[in-house]
Amino acid sequence: MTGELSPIDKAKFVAAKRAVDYVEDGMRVGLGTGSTAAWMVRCLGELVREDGLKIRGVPTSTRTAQLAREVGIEVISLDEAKWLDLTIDGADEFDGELNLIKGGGGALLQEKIVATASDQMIVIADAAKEVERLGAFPLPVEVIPFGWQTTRALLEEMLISVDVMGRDVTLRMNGDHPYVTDEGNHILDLHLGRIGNARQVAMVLNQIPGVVENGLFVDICDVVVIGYGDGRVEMRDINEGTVEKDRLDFVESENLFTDMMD
Ligand SMILES: O=C(CO)[C@H](O)[C@H](O)COP(=O)(O)O
Repeated sequence: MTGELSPIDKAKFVAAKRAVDYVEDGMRVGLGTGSTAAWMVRCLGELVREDGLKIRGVPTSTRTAQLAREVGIEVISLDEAKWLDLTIDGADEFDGELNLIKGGGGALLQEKIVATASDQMIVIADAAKEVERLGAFPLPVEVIPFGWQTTRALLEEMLISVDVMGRDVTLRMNGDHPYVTDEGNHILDLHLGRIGNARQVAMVLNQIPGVVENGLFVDICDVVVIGYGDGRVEMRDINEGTVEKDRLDFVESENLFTDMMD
């Protein structure tokens, strides 16, 4: 089955496979959302089923909750867990300080709450997600539906006062309708091009009435596991500043691959 996987899927898979090494018996684990995080959930499910790993997972979306249950992971709510040992999630972009843009999959609110309630956040990503400056990927901002056009106008006005390259703000759509998050909100995507000061933008955005949360994750991520299509994995650790170069044998696991390709 490996022949049918694209290099990008292999990259996501090896990052996920390496990241689950951090998970230990008894841990409460935050489960991210997106295609890379889905690999991780499947890898964890395999450890639960095959190796008897005992963990409880807190999913960051209904999609991830469904997948986690399907692969045999015990799912609990964040309120049941209260605090987590570890969260593993994907990202849309990460920079040299391990600051992130997240929310391409629309789950940034739960993802930020869960990651912030964790002792450690590990991001899994393919190498294309690494950037010198955040901002090429449109920054998702979750807003309540009430008065969203006014919120957008306030956002546009705010963007004049910060160091960004572009200022277009678009409502995320799902076909003919505005996209609706798990919490019943909408998403405004900010096409900024380049964000000069991510910390400042993250703070200012959350001052605007109607904004629930933004997709900038500043000082939250501890480790990024970067996967490559040839099975190489690199680790960026914020504390140690180390880059560990690893090469995973590309593990053949037919069930995982076929399930993911469905
Ligand atoms: O933030 C996210 C979902 O809200 C995802 O982690 C992010 O969009 C990356 O997704 P993918 O792994 O599919 O590239």
